[in-house]
Amino acid sequence: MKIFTSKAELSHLLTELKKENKKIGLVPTMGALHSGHLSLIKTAKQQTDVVVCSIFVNPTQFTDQKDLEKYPRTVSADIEKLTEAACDYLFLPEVTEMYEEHETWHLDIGYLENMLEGAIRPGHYQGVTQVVFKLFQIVNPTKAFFGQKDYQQVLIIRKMVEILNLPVELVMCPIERNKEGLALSSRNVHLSETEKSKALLLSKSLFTIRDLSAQHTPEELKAIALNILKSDADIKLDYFELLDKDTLTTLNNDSKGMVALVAATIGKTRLIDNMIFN
Ligand SMILES: Nc1ncnc2c1ncn2[C@@H]1O[C@H](COP(=O)(O)OP(=O)(O)OP(=O)(O)O)[C@@H](O)[C@H]1O
Ligand SMILES: CC(C)(CO)[C@@H](O)C(=O)[O-]
Ligand code: BAL
Repeated sequence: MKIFTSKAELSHLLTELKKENKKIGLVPTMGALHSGHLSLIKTAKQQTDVVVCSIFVNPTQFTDQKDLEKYPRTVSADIEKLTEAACDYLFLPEVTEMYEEHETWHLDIGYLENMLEGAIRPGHYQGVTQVVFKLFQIVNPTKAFFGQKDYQQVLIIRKMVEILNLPVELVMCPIERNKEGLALSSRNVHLSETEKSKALLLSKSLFTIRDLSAQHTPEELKAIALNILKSDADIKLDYFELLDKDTLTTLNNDSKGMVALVAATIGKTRLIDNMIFN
């Protein structure tokens, strides 16, 4: 696997590959790679000719300085995992390679920006769209691969692609979980063993209502999930919502399916999870 720290050099190579009609797949990450990331690489390898993974802990999407400082960074192990997964290129830029000083960005993403994650982390999705737009400009991918774990992020990036008419196809990949059901996440390394077992209540709430979904109304399902989540006082719930899966608005007669989204802090670690019901 070849590693690039220069956007110009990577861009140049990829432009040449595009001239040869190669399909480029982009997997943007913030590193501390786990099997969830590697499943994105695997899908990208199946669907494109050349796979670029980016590792960049993007400062503009962090609203909490401490969260940014303690974000796990495991570059050497990440390089080994990507090599093993036969990823073709790694883009590993410094902050100064990605941002000019005092750079500004604003994209009107509408109501999706300030709800759920956006309400808890104001400005987060401006930072996410800013960096993903830059990555799209540098890599010019045919397809870009994102995890369902960050469901609101996928809808927002889809919206950006639509608004700016970007020539990229987005692929949403399923959530990888550990054998007990916990959604894999880089921040899981901050959980103690006790916290990890408490964190299982998030996925438990989702799996439980999935199994009961045929017999209950959405309101009843929400109450069942909240009961599970509130059964442990150490789970500080930010939200549990059942919404229209395409728009993240309130369920209505036109809804083609629903998505349950949950976010909570356990100890000092904030986790999110979700499940789609068709
Ligand atoms: N468990 C998972 N299954 C599938 N995709 C995942 C999973 N976890 C993360 N991803 C996806 O990998 C990409 C990079 O995510 P990121 O590097 O932020 O990792 P993360 O595990 O989500 O970390 P954190 O949630 O702690 O920020 C995103 O598209 C994200 O949705
Ligand atoms: C898409 C992304 C790599 C942008 O920094 C990040 O938000 C993430 O890891 O999900
Ligand atoms: N995977 C989402 C990136 C973040 O939490 O900032």
